[in-house]
Amino acid sequence: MSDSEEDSQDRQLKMVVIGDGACGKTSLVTRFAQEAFGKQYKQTIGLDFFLKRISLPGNLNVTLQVWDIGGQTLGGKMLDKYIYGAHGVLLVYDITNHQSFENLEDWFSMVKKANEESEIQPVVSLIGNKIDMEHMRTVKADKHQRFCQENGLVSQFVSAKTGDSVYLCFQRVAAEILGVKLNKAEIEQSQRVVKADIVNYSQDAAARTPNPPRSSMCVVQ
Ligand SMILES: Nc1nc2c(ncn2[C@@H]2O[C@H](COP(=O)(O)OP(=O)(O)OP(=O)(O)O)[C@@H](O)[C@H]2O)c(=O)[nH]1
Repeated sequence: MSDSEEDSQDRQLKMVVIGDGACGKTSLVTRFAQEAFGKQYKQTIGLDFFLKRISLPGNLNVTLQVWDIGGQTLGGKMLDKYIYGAHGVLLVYDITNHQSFENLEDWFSMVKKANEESEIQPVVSLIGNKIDMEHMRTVKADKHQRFCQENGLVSQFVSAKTGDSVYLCFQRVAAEILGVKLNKAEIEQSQRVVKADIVNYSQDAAARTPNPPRSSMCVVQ
């Protein structure tokens, strides 16, 4: 195969998403791959796979093979096998759950152990999820930044619920792996505008409210 034929093919990258149970890994991956979000928590048993094609500057098409690993696999026998050979690792925690941040040490140790004998080391990104719940934040941003600096991680904050920075977070890791630079315009384009659903309360609910407002009610979910 000639060089040009090889260049025109899609690149495939293995991305592994790990972190404590309920920190939002499945939600993050589902938001990225299917543009959807569910409020109901359903524990991932073992792992799930998703494929998603993205574009990088220079007409580079990349297929991401995303491995969504269940939080309960920490301490299990299979985790290092799942992580092995990953080009990128998304280390996720919930900014409203301090324990999920503390446990990052254990998750990160597993990443290092799984790749001990590998020649290529994955790009690892620290993802603080649930930024739509900023008012309930228990992990200060400077702690997050310090962990990134100490361990050479790519720092990112997202909300799987609103979609804020979700596409960008996968795109940045892929760009870093392939040595592609994203410019400011590309970064801004990928930082999706936060959308909120408007819920109309029934007339009954409005009637029960003392001094109901004159305009119709709405709730940001
Ligand atoms: N407010 C808010 N809730 C979120 C967000 N991401 C996930 N959730 C909720 O957090 C709960 C857990 O989300 P999951 O995506 O199932 O968590 P997980 O990390 O995949 O959990 P395991 O399968 O146990 O590893 C669900 O109720 C989600 O709706 C977010 O960005 N904001």
